[in-house]
Amino acid sequence: MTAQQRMRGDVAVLVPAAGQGIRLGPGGPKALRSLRGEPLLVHAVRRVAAAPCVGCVVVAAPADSVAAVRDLLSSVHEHVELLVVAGGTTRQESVAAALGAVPDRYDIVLVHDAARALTPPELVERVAAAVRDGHAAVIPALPVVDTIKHVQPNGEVLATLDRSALRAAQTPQGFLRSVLVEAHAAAVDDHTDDAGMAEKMGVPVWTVPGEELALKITRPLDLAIAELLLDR
Ligand SMILES: Nc1ccn([C@@H]2O[C@H](COP(=O)(O)OP(=O)(O)OP(=O)(O)O)[C@@H](O)[C@H]2O)c(=O)n1
Ligand SMILES: C[C@](O)(CO)[C@H](O)COP(=O)(O)O
Repeated sequence: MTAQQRMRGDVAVLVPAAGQGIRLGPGGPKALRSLRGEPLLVHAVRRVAAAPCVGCVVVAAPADSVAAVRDLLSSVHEHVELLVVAGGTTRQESVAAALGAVPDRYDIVLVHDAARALTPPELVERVAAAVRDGHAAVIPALPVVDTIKHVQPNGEVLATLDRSALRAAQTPQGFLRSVLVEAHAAAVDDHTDDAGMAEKMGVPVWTVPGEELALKITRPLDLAIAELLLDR
């Protein structure tokens, strides 16, 4: 057995998918919205499950759609264990619900947005590999392309930030399971990402290169862009 084969299936991926998608506009929960005929969640889980390191996917679905989501994903996850739980009213609650369902044998847990439906399996592998290499918390990150201003509530610019040191954080974010459990136990719901919670506990967070295809489908134009990117 090769080293790569030994690594197969040692990672659990949480996929929070219970958001309303308010910024995308009317049309139901975002993860269930269609991208060229299939829900965003199906696109996302198919790509996650294609990463050889993944053994288990836990989806946090809208509370009234748990059974429907299980059906929807029944043909998408042939090689992985799939669990579906009810999500909460915030992303953090949804992640915590999914984390609580991860089988005991997984020591590495990744947290991924259903909204990043085009994320390539290679990024899942890259993040998991960095955790295996000894980093307790890992995020994929991209350099920012715009000049970033710190702006006051009244609209006046306070400062221009040094862009060379700034990165946009993506998912999947990877953790030693014990770190993610502790971070969620300690966290107040302040809209940070999972790595932000680990950071607040003093855990060093490591970056790996992100992927433009891992864009978060947030607004209507993002959905149109994703449609164009689907064949890439
Ligand atoms: N209560 C929530 C809120 C968000 N999410 C998930 O967290 C991911 C990232 O959230 P975002 O893209 O902000 O989605 P929404 O919260 O749905 O978007 P909006 O803020 O526009 O309503 C999404 O996959 C979303 O389904 C979740 O599982 N449970
Ligand atoms: C986790 C995340 O995708 C990292 O960029 C992001 O924080 C989630 O977005 P939200 O708008 O805060 O739900």
